[in-house]
Amino acid sequence: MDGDRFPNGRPALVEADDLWLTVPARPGRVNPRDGGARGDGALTILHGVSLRVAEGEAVGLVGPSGSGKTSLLMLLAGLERPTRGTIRIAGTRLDTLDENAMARFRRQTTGIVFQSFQLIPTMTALENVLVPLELAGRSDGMAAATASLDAVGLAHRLGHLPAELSGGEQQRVALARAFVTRPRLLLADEPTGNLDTRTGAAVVDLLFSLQRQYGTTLLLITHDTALAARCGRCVQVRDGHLEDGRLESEQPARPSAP
Ligand SMILES: Nc1ncnc2c1ncn2[C@@H]1O[C@H](COP(=O)(O)OP(=O)(O)OP(=O)(O)O)[C@@H](O)[C@H]1O
Repeated sequence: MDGDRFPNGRPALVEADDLWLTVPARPGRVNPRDGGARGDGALTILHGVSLRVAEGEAVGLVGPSGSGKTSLLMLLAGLERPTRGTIRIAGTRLDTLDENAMARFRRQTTGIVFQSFQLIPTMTALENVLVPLELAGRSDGMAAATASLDAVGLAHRLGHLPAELSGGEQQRVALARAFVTRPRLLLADEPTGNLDTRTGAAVVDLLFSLQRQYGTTLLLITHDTALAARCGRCVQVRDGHLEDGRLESEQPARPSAP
């Protein structure tokens, strides 16, 4: 099912409805929503979050530390399951998938970029970018991985290990790896958080350039308001709730009642 369409005719790629996420509180952790008591009980991180994102849209997720941004991203990635609520990505209900189907779906549909790069330290840049292609059973892996590293300006670093690369170069390898399968959805969690301002700006320019070039839908967590402002739309997360900064004219058009 296609779900809502946006006024520009684009279908919704992400449709999250009434998501709740409750986890066992970490032992000894002070639960701020528990009057500061040492909570041994459950912690509700997301409180009925709903979010629709159009295909090709770029959305910045901002909000205080601990407000639930990463948790929401983990749900959309299918790396965590909501306690309640439904998630559709590209029309597929994630909660109906078993672990294997979820992993397959994620490989085909979703790319993820982390603050800490998450490259495999024993593999070269080229080998890191090859991983998702090999998992997808692609026979043209070598050519595609090389082209992807070329697209992020690292054609001269194919044989380098992550430890032999600067932080900015490592994040560019991570971008090459995330985009190499042309995912429809890219989730980025503080992609510039470990980089100095200048290097971060170059990585972000690259990220938006690839996102536009491939028409990728982007959800980007950031504490940097200037970076969030570069997204077409900004969503505030506060205490597990969303406040949407979208312009009224951009609200998804709901099908009219028959
Ligand atoms: N598995 C878990 N068990 C217990 N508590 C958790 C778990 N995962 C997240 N939390 C808590 O839930 C809250 C939200 O975490 P989350 O990482 O989603 O916030 P965030 O908005 O991304 O924060 P930051 O900006 O600091 O990265 C935090 O208080 C965190 O400690």
